[in-house]
Amino acid sequence: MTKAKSTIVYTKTDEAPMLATYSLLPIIEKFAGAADIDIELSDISLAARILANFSDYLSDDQKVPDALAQLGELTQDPNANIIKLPNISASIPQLRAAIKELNAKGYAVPAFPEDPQTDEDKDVRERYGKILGSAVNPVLREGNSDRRAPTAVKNYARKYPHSMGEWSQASRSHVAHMRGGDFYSSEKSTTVDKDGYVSIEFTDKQGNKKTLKPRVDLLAGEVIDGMYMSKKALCEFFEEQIEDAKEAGVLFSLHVKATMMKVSHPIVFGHCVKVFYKELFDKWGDLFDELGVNPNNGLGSVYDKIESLPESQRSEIQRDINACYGNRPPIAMVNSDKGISNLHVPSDVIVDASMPAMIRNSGQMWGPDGKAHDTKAVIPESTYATIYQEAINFCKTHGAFDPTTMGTVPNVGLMAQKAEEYGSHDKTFEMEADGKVQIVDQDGNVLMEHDVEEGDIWRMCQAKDAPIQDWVKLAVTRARQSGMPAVFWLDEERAHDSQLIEKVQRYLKDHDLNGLDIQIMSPVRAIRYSMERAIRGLDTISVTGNVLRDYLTDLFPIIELGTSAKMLSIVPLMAGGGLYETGAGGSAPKHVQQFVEEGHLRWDSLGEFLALAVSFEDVAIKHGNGKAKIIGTALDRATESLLNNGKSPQRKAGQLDNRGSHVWLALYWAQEVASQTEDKELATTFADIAQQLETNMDKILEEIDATQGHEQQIGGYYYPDTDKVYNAMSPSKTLHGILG
Ligand SMILES: NC(=O)C1=CN([C@@H]2O[C@H](COP(=O)(O)OP(=O)(O)OC[C@H]3O[C@@H](n4cnc5c(N)ncnc54)[C@H](OP(=O)(O)O)[C@@H]3O)[C@@H](O)[C@H]2O)C=CC1
Ligand SMILES: O=C(O)CCC(=O)C(=O)O
Ligand SMILES: [Mg+2]
Repeated sequence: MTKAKSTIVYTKTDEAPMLATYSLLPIIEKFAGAADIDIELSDISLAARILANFSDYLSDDQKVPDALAQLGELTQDPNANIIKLPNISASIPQLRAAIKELNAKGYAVPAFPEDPQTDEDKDVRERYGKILGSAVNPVLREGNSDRRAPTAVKNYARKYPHSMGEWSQASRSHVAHMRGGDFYSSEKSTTVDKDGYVSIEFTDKQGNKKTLKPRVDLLAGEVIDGMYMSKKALCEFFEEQIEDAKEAGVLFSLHVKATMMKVSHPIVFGHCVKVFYKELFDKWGDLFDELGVNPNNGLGSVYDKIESLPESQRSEIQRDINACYGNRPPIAMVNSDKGISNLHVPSDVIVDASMPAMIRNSGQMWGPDGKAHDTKAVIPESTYATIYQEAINFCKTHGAFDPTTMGTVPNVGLMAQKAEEYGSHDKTFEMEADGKVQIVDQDGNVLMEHDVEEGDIWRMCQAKDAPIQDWVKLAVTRARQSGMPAVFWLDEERAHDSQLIEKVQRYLKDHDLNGLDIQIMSPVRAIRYSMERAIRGLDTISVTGNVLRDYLTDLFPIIELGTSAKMLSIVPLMAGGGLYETGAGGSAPKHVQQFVEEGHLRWDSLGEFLALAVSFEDVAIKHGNGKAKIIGTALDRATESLLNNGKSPQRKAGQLDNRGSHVWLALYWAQEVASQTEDKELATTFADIAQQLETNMDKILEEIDATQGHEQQIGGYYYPDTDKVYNAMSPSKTLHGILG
């Protein structure tokens, strides 16, 4: 009987990682094929997700399968082996742009209805709701998260450190967060003792009741939270901070996560836009309403909607926008050459990446003058903002971190089954009137209640018990395997965290803790403790909830390694399978722009290499596939050679790029397989490939380099032309000949 072939599912996503895939995949397929492994490409790009959800608008030959739903099901299969690359978590402006591109290509998917009135529009809006924001990761993340810098990567960073901006004690950069009226101050939390369900009810001042959510199913032991952010407090806070930035002479910047917190943070962002450009909205508010301007989509929405106005009126509005800049502090810019500010598009500045970038850059962001300046970083919610202030204080006192000597801070994150805030979107509501919100159980008991006002943002979060137990177990396992101390970042003053502390203390008892150093500290203490250890070269595992998982797995990698793309990012699925994320960062839109303009892709696929090696190892263990073991081990060694020989992509056109780097990987990988002695057949096959690659290396790199410095035609941004991308990303005929 022949052994069933194993399959590794490789996701096709968006932007830079999608481009890199076209170059890397032929190489991976060659090696995997030799170990009898199929690589199956699964298209979960934003465009493909739109097409899959609107099949009924398409002709038969345009229809695509719902790959994301299929992968979601696969996560429940113990044999699942999925490589997940970063994908776009679309803001409304990105979604609109993708729809426009698909329409232009003849796909008649409907427009995004901003304010749906008809039943059809409501249906379309609901379907787009499933595509908006962070819509992929929550479906696939049926396990907790284990993100770390492998030793080889850490050693490389120590030997060849990235640049770090110096810190001055005189820096005026700081974080500003609310001191009241935010989610932190209103949070209530409880653990339910039996399976059941709750509803979310709103009662206005006149006693009229409205059910906001008829049913949320709960499992015994689940932690649920209710909380709200006051619109009044938020807007007052923004006004104070804008004024303060002006007085202090620092840039004003706003850092939220409008992509992952797809319901609440666009609203927060919108309030900031309205407060910053107050005079503009006061004067033109009625016209903007008529035109359908939505400040939650940023100032970009004003520019979009006024396009239909006559030139004279447009210039008057432009003058009023400029007048706002005259009265307000300078604002941090996303692209100062093009005049795109922090408040233009909600998905341009995303807190997990933007705050570490600022900390790495001496606490500065780019101003309208194109120069770096000290900055006020506004992060309204105080729950997690405090860790960034602590990091800034630390840099002011001790100077910038030194990547050549610092320790590492890996993370074990509670993530499974839409844990905590990142699963709250379907239970988040913008209040239409003053009144109260209650969470009511199936027997009619009120579990929680909040008095709210019109415009407040109320939400409920959930954290299921099985994922919490699994998270504690993963923390203990990682502490044991690494020999590092582990710190649970939990704040006993916080309602939700105090429920978690009880559980953590209980579930830790299920494990052998002999010889382990496991502590619980508030996030502020925990970050200080981890940073104090880090500058002494000591390592500390951070064990955190879902939001801090996201924040810390960019913060520490960006400081330690220069980018979170170099992280090993494993999600052991609770059903037994494996989801291997590639790095811990995003899809790097800036890299696409550079590739299209200059034919140079600076994307580093290190995260893909690391993930693949673990994925091969999983096939080896689960299916007793000895060849997979050899291929996986060889890949890890090849990755180390790639790092040590300086064959990672460089930043500028003319230098080695992503495509050239892949060829070096192929060479080292083939050499490693050729030099092992366990499997002669594999060794012979790859000795031949290694020899051909070695002989033709100059020629292959020349063929790739010939395309550098020129504009690239890939036939689209969100749904580019497959052949064109392949030609652009895999231009070497010689390489094709060798890979066969
Ligand atoms: N797992 C996922 O699916 C995630 C998806 N996202 C999505 O990604 C998009 C962009 O998010 P953003 O916050 O800008 O963060 P990114 O991580 O995409 O980009 C920040 C910067 O990090 C550097 N970088 C990231 N990855 C690499 C890499 N592989 N090689 C080299 N440099 C890298 C680049 O810096 P430089 O320009 O200096 O080279 C890049 O501009 C959004 O749509 C967001 O929703 C974000 C996070 C995770
Ligand atoms: O899903 C997303 O939008 C981003 C995910 C992310 O930033 C992370 O998991 O680190
Ligand atoms: Mg992140």
